[in-house]
Amino acid sequence: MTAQLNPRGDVAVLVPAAGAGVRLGPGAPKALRPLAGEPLLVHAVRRIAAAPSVHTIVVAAPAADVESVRSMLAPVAPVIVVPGGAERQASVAAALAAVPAGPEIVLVHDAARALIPPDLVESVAEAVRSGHDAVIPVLPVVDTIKEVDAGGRVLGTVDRSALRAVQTPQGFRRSVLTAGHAAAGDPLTDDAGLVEKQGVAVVCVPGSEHALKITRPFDLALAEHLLAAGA
Ligand SMILES: Nc1ccn([C@@H]2O[C@H](COP(=O)(O)OP(=O)(O)OP(=O)(O)O)[C@@H](O)[C@H]2O)c(=O)n1
Ligand SMILES: C[C@](O)(CO)[C@H](O)COP(=O)(O)O
Repeated sequence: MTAQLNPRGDVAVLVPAAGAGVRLGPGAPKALRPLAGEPLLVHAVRRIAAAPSVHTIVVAAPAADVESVRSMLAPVAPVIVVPGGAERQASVAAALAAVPAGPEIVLVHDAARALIPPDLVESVAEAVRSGHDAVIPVLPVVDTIKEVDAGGRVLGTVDRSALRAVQTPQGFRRSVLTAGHAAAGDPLTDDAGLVEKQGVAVVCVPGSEHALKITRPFDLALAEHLLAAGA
């Protein structure tokens, strides 16, 4: 069944999905690897499409897989698919360039965070809608954090009360994200980093354990269990 996105929605969601998945081990590009029988990207897009504010989804796919990703996602949701780049930042820039006129809120969400709750899309979008230029979902850091030298010797213990683990979707006023990417230099690991460099205030909202990033084999196993438990 084709999910109909909301033509009155004000949110475009960019889904970088062009990464190799080196840390997951040998195999297909990570977004195309199966989780409970369906590619990670299918799970992610289905959940994003279920968020009522979403007007447009743009996927940055591995360059060699653009046509097959289009076919794969056609029954899931109406999406725009573009070729990704060599770095995440280039993939996001390519997807951003393909957003049609209309949505003034742009979210960036990793395909690798396949179990994103639709509510998290809505809460990030609502925080932007309420007037924030840039919004990131975060979780507290639960482990004690040490700074160490190259030899593994402990230099000190970091005050974790001021630290947060950052997730996606990260949300932006469209013009703010566009300006951040236009001014981008060396690749950064997230989009909030680009707008921070422009002096834009970035605010935090509560993240979700279910938005974990599937990075290593353990994460994939955990996601399988979460899905089986009804996530
Ligand atoms: N050139 C790239 C690299 C990454 N990504 C996407 O960015 C998200 C976050 O990246 P990560 O989880 O680190 O994925 P990979 O880069 O694939 O992982 P690895 O470093 O293990 O290869 C993923 O959805 C990934 O597909 C992308 O679109 N284009
Ligand atoms: C964007 C991100 O998922 C936020 O945690 C993260 O920075 C991606 O980084 P990675 O090094 O590509 O895993």
